[in-house]
Amino acid sequence: MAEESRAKMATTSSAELLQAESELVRHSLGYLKSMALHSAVKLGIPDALHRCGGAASLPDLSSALALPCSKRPYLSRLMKMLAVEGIFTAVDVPAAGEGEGAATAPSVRYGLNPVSRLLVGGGVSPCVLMGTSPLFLEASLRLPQWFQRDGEGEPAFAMAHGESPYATTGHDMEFNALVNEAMGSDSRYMAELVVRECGEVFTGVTSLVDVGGGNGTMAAAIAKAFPHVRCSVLDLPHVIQGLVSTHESVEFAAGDMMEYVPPADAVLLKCVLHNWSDQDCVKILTKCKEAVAQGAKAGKVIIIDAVVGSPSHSQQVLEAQVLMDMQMMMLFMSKEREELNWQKIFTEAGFSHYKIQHVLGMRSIIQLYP
Ligand SMILES: C[S@@+](CC[C@H](N)C(=O)[O-])C[C@H]1O[C@@H](n2cnc3c(N)ncnc32)[C@H](O)[C@@H]1O
Ligand SMILES: COc1ccc(-c2oc3cc(O)cc(O)c3c(=O)c2O)cc1
Repeated sequence: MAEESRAKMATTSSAELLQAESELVRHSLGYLKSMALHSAVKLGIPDALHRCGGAASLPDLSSALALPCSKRPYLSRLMKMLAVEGIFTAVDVPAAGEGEGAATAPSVRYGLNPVSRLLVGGGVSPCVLMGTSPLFLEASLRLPQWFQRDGEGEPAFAMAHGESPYATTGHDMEFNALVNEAMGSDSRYMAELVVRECGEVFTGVTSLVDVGGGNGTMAAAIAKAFPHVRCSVLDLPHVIQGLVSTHESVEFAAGDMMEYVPPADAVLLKCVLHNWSDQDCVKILTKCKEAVAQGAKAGKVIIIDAVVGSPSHSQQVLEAQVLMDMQMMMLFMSKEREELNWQKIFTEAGFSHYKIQHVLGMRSIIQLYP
């Protein structure tokens, strides 16, 4: 240990030192939280608890999961950790009888809470599986090397895999399905909240293009909630290929948003711009502006993405945003943006004004006017 650091340690209280050590252990082993959550999804624990009525003892949960007998004693360790981390509830069940004469040992019942309920019936489980996928984990291991390599170069994902994530979706059908399922599941859950929290955004909109709209989940939800809105989904040919519309008011168009966006009253960009550099965002938004400025009435662009650092956000939301920002840096060398970053991009793309509503947790909804 360097001399200066040793001197500092001598003047730090034992309580502070021990607290600091616990913090370091929490962070250095923090990846085990991600992998425990990954295991819970893979094993189907949220669904098993749901089938058991929302909570279960360990023996009942082991049976519901059909775990081999040799692994049953270890389930308590996984569940305990996930409960400590706030993914499940843990309620102590007192032993039958009292004290030493108790007929049974005390036990714990584990249950669903609002976090794990999001994973029941599929829910947003695909997002967990994508975030903890081997391709992402391998990319994260390249971060130190990526920082040391001079020049703009390629993101850590491309350093690890020799190509960008979107190039990988073009030929790795398993990864393509993982990304589409993850974003589709996120959209299913987000659509409900958008309708509930800021449905007025679609008032007066008769046509909408969901640019980079993936498998059309968001467009279908909008068309269902607002029957007056005709929706089209613009995405890359390999994403659109083989997709069949699940709603009569939704159609698919294969294309490149950098080249052309079809005209509409409104253009939606959900979780798209954070995959791109500022310069690319200006290009995309310029095409979107042309698309909404073609009709008789002035249209708008609707962005659903993070606006980092709003005072209305909790510490947990900020933590989710900065983690997502690291992920965007690692995958695309793109970023989550603060309001000032957004403002600069909007001005460069030729928009005159915007309105931000911080009503979607770690994301916000931005209405952007030509
Ligand atoms: C992060 S996903 C968001 C999907 C969807 N908006 C959602 O939130 O569920 C980004 C989408 O942009 C699409 N995309 C990427 N490059 C594109 C391009 N040049 N033109 C059109 N879509 C593109 C991807 O295929 C992908 O579906
Ligand atoms: C092609 O590779 C990728 C495309 C998109 C993303 C990605 O991932 C997530 C994961 C989440 O749990 C929530 C999100 O909002 C997003 C994104 O917005 C997003 O773009 C990752 C790889």
